[in-house]
Amino acid sequence: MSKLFRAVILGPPGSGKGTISERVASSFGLKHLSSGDFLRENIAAKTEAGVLAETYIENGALVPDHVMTRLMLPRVEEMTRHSWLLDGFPRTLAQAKALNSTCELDIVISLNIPLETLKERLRHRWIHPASGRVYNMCFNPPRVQGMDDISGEPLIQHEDDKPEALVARLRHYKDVAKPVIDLYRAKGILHMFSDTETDRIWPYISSLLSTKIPTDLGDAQRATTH
Ligand SMILES: Nc1nc2c(ncn2[C@@H]2O[C@H](COP(=O)(O)OP(=O)(O)O)[C@@H](O)[C@H]2O)c(=O)[nH]1
Ligand SMILES: Nc1ncnc2c1ncn2[C@@H]1O[C@H](COP(=O)(O)OP(=O)(O)O)[C@@H](O)[C@H]1O
Repeated sequence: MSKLFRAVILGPPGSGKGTISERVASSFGLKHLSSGDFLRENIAAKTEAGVLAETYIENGALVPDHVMTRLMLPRVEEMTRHSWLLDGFPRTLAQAKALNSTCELDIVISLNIPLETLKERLRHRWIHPASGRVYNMCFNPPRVQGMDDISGEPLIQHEDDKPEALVARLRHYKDVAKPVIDLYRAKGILHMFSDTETDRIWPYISSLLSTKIPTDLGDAQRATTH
């Protein structure tokens, strides 16, 4: 079997983690695991973790570390046979240390996007809750206003993208993320990208991954997952 590839994408809410992860997953055949999507699935299914997490998310706060690690580490451990990209986890130093103890990462992508850009994007973010598809009324609008392109179902806004919760989330992000970024920088696996546009960042990420991911990985993994 070819070597597996493990990556994490870090960045504040609205920095484009989900958008870039989707591109990575489809171009390189990695599995994309988003902590936000997984939390929302757990909330919808009213699991124990979902019920615990719901109030924190509504208030724009981070879900406590012990809830997150109990939720995410088993998912990571299930993917031992796959290459993957984690999006939204780890977000704190405690989570990063917990992840460290279960696996070794190859690469960490960190998105550094100006605050004003983040606020503007999140105001216009709409999602299709059943699939997690993300739209932006300016950047990638749906074909029919307010409706998902594939299912035709209505789009909604996350409670935590609404202005009251948003400012609190962005404020906290920086403090919490710094030690995580420092940890990965010290390990020599951090790659930081700064710009206001995903389309300008993507070519750099794509060529970086092309040099790191074994060439047969995409095909091999696609063949096993479809
Ligand atoms: N205007 C603009 N919007 C973008 C760009 N990249 C992503 N978006 C939108 O910004 C919002 C946040 O992106 P998302 O990938 O969900 O970020 P995440 O919160 O880091 O996962 C979504 O509505 C995206 O469609 C960009 O380069 N320009
Ligand atoms: N690793 C994590 N640790 C703590 N809370 C988390 C984590 N991942 C997601 N959350 C919670 O879920 C919310 C939504 O996550 P997500 O969809 O990843 O946000 P965004 O895409 O806006 O960055 C976060 O605001 C936070 O409350």
